[in-house]
Amino acid sequence: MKMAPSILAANFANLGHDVKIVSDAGADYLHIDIMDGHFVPNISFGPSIVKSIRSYTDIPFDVHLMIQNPDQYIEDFVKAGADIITVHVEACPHLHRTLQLIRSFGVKAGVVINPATSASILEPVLHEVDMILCMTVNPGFGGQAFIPSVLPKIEWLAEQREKNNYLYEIEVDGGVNEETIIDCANAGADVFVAGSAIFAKDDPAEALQNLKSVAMKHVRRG
Ligand SMILES: O=C(CO)[C@H](O)[C@H](O)COP(=O)(O)O
Ligand SMILES: [Fe+2]
Repeated sequence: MKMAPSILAANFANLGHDVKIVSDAGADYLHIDIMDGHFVPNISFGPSIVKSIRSYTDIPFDVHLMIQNPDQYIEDFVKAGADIITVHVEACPHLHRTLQLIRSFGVKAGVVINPATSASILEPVLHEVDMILCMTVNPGFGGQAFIPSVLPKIEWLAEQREKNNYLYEIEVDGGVNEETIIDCANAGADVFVAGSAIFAKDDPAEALQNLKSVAMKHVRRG
């Protein structure tokens, strides 16, 4: 079970400090949300910010691209320090090519699906992706309510992985808190993104550790 704090909910004026807090508290990945104002109705930040926080931690950077034409920017995010890059299937008309491009830079490649996208669309690439990210809110904003109808997709992805010995991690993103993380873990998720449930708390380190221990107690038994 891995925790991936989302810096979308961190203090942008003090990012290095916030990154260090969750890194020291045992974060497994740092989840970095890139929004372009086109694919999603919000703008976050670009590769230069990613580069500027790279020196604050050694944990892998999990870069969630919510952008149109991701192929155009993948190399920039690799150079900025990304270790895992996930792209939305809804933004990739040539998904296989995009995954090849990500891997050509020697980083891990993953695919994201929105709440209203069926997981079966990913069947042709399941054997070769490192991560599947199931959005549990509609992407674009932190602090939204978890959408429980996504849970059967997580179960299906976990079943496919068990049946076929696939190697991808199943990540959930959006509205993850101490209650909703239980259903996600039971369904088979193993990487948990949390923004507001960590950074909006008085003690982000303690919040992260609590979330992880709840997830550990509810590991899916296949
Ligand atoms: O991708 C995202 C939004 O599009 C964020 O990673 C996600 O919303 C995290 O925020 P919170 O945990 O507050 O829901
Ligand atoms: Fe995200």
